[in-house]
Amino acid sequence: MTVLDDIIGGVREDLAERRRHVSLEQIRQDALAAPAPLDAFAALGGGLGGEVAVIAEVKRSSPSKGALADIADPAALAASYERGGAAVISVLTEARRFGGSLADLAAVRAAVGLPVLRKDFTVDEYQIWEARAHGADVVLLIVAALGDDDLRSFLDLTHELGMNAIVETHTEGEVRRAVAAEASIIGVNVRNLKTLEIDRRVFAGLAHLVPAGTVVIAESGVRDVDDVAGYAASGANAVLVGEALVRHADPSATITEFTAAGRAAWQAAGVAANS
Ligand SMILES: O=P(O)(O)OC[C@@H](O)[C@@H](O)c1c[nH]c2ccccc12
Repeated sequence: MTVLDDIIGGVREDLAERRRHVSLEQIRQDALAAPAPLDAFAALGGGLGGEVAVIAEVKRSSPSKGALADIADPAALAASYERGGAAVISVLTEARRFGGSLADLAAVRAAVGLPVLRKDFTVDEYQIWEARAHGADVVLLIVAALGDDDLRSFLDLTHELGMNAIVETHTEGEVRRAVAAEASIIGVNVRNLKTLEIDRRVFAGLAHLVPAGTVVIAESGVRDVDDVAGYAASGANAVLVGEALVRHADPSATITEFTAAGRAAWQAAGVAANS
């Protein structure tokens, strides 16, 4: 059994428990009553290039590292991310391995004016309605966790609700499946969710398979401005950063630095291409 299988087993148990308290019918009504979603595709630059948007993550712990940070006030942390110039806020809601919750999501939603990603292991349409009901604008769809039929239907539902999905990949086959499903935002997670190992070279190896006009995101293991510049040189429109922000004394300044480094690297790549 892989780590991913293990996590998904827990996610399904917790989901069954929530469904005993709130029916699909009820969560649908709550979702439809929520304020309209914000446009994350636009916030991430619409796949145009030239900049690296920062998706800043509220992350308490992880299966690979255990406890990362004692986040007493996720709303205050998200507000500092917004001040630093983050484009989108990511909130982990998986409880067992990441220490997240839907309460964190709702608190962050209320504190910022940016699109908010519900970061979780989506295996059931209920979770998409639930994300919307708690104010999320974006959901994560991990290709490795889904069959093609679910990937398609979850993507369709996301778009019907006016939301975006980040379709997460780690292999060439998964990128091809994401493209075939017509994902408009594709994430390349350089961490293998089956072994938890990080290999930053995975991004450059896959990003060129993503069609123009699609937002492509480098996910995981972004430590510093050099990592951001490296991903920008391989065409990243955005980076998704958790640990480096929650462990930093001044996450706001870190985001500002990352954004500047991404812009400079895109410029340098453009100059190289035109000379
Ligand atoms: O903390 P990091 O290494 O900056 O990583 C953030 C993010 O990419 C990571 O949390 C992540 C990427 N894909 C996921 C899927 C589920 C849970 C978590 C993730």
